[in-house]
Amino acid sequence: MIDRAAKLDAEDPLAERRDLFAIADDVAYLDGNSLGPLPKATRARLGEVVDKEWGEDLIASWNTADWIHLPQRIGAKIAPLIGARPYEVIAADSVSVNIFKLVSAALAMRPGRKVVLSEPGNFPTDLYMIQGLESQDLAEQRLAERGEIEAALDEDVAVLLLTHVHYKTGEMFDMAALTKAAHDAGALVLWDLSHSTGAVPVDLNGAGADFAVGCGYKYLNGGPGAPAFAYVAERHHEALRQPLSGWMGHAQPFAFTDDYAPAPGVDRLLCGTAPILSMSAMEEGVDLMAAIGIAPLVEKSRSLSEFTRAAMERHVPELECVSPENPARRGSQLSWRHEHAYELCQALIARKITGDFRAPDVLRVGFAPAYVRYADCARLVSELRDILDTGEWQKPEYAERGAVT
Ligand SMILES: Cc1ncc(COP(=O)(O)O)c(C=O)c1O
Ligand SMILES: Nc1c(O)cccc1C(=O)C[C@H](N)C(=O)O
Repeated sequence: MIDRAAKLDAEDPLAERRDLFAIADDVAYLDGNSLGPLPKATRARLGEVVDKEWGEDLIASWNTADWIHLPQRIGAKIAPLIGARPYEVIAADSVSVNIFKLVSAALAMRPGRKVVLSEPGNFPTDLYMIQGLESQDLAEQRLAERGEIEAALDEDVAVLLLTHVHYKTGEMFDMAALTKAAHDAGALVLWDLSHSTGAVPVDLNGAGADFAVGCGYKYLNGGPGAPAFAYVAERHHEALRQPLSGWMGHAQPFAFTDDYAPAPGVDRLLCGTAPILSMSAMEEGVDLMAAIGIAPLVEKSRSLSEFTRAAMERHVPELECVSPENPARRGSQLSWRHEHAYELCQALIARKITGDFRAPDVLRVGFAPAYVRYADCARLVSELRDILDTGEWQKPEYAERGAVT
């Protein structure tokens, strides 16, 4: 396994990209699906934005550094990674807030229908945002298990809200098929691409998707709490009305008029002033990924996860894999169930192998193809074997839980 990993690393066309990140050589970072690492270019960029653009040029930077168009510029760079046109994507707010805006907009486009359909076990914020709208009597949540979603699409459903790659299991929905099923039932579809963008093939235009949102701080390496992005298919641009009608989404923000008029296209999704420091950091992360392009990222992601799945099956068979076996049906991650998954995860972290734990009993690792090495994956498997064989996971400190797990 170790020799094979070394051979695959030697042949890896993306191998030298790891050097673009500030990750120590002895760290196997398998948690980029939760927080991407720091691109070295981000340090220099933030230095420039703080010292020159903000520190020296002050308010002029809205024009001279084009701060004002950062949300559109970043959106346009994300677009090719998700099969969208550049003017259909914008960076703004958080995934949660963008879900609120787009579910509200979609409900308004389907008068007489109130149901927002999703699945139980979806990422919590997606469901919580529906429940927030429900508490204002604006929506009605309906949950259907996978396999029963199509049957639950009736004439009351306004919006289908699904996460393309499941955060815990990595299971990936067939975007084109479910989008078609929703449209056949007269509903609109909002895809949460938080665990997809930059790691798996996504073709929003090809699938006929209506809306999408996604995270900036995972595979896009935008930094902790980086802005999210939102996609609106061009055919909906004219009709889209979202309730967070702040001045930055106005057609003429600097006309300072009393009445709201939405900006053209996705610009109307903006609400307040963009966080320029975070946006600047995000642009570096997105640039790095856009320079590689989605095809090599997807190819390496599948290869890394297949290498790891097979090695785990062989060397650590007592961990039950809960991710789909078919790489075309899962995201860029693998998860295993084990009674002591939390302690195993802590023991791995102590050995500088960072994955994460998802309650109640899942050990999860992500394969961010821009910097993960096959050697990191081989190390995960061999160290996990050792941690189990030696019983090291039973050390009392590995059972202690922080506020964030
Ligand atoms: C699928 C999914 N949706 C939404 C979020 C949350 O996004 P935000 O923190 O930007 O609201 C996450 C991760 O935090 C996620 O995994
Ligand atoms: N956004 C996070 C945070 O602020 C703290 C800890 C974790 C996160 C995450 O992103 C979790 C992640 N979405 C997940 O899939 O579990």
